[in-house]
Amino acid sequence: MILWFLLFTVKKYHNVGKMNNKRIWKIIIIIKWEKEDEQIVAEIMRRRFFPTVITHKAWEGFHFAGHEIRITEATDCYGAVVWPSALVLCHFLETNSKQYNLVDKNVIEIGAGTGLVSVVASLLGALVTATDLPELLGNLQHNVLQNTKLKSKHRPCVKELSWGIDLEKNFPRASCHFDYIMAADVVYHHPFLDELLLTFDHLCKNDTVILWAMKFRLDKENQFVGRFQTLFDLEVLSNFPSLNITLYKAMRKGRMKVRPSKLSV
Ligand SMILES: C[S@@+](CC[C@H](N)C(=O)[O-])C[C@H]1O[C@@H](n2cnc3c(N)ncnc32)[C@H](O)[C@@H]1O
Repeated sequence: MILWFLLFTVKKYHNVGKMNNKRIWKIIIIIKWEKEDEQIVAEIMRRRFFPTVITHKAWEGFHFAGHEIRITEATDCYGAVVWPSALVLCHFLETNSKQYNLVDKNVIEIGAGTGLVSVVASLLGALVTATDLPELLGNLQHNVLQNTKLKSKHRPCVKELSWGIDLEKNFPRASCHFDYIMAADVVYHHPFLDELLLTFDHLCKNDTVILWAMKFRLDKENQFVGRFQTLFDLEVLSNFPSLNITLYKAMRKGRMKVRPSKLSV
């Protein structure tokens, strides 16, 4: 019924009387996709700001994984607010928790900022290491611990990881194994894109899955995707054109699949 109404409206108001029905159906399908995108985006973007009137600190409220999550933000640096890419990744984690079961999985988040993704991964049962630059760690620690205490199966940890720096010393390849690397909005106008790629490369083992929400901005930064693809196979998990955000799954290129029969030799 609604579609016939749309068909009627498109014909009447867009002067497309001569257009064949096949083309009009195409337009309707595109309108429907855009509506779905808008609905998902509206759902993802649901957040409430709580001013400092009642509590001593202002916070933003989110709902993921069956919990209310309170995130303290600041406006003085990139990592101190929750960016839309983080919401996209959180929404994906909670709505795909069967296929991407995080229970007892080792997860590292790079450029965690306020820590929302790390909190959600932890509430979904993962052993989480939330990382960022040293100056972000105080607020990150506060948010991660306050939102997971007595709620998460494993206590998350917060650790410094400045991209490309002391990687082998702080995250030795021989002893660190991560099932998932998560990253939300880590590519933007900053001078550390080489170091970021180096960090993905260092932390990613053959069986590690990277879940990366990328916000597309300027060409120069967007080209990072091409460089990333020299090392990793990329798959689009979801796309939000109205936000310019794409959620990717990535795995190391050319990884060897070990067959069980070979293991027993
Ligand atoms: C745009 S914010 C995204 C924060 C969070 N992931 C989110 O989506 O809300 C980018 C994050 O990358 C971190 N970052 C920037 N340069 C970095 C570097 N060289 N080493 C480690 N983290 C860095 C920032 O501190 C910040 O937390």
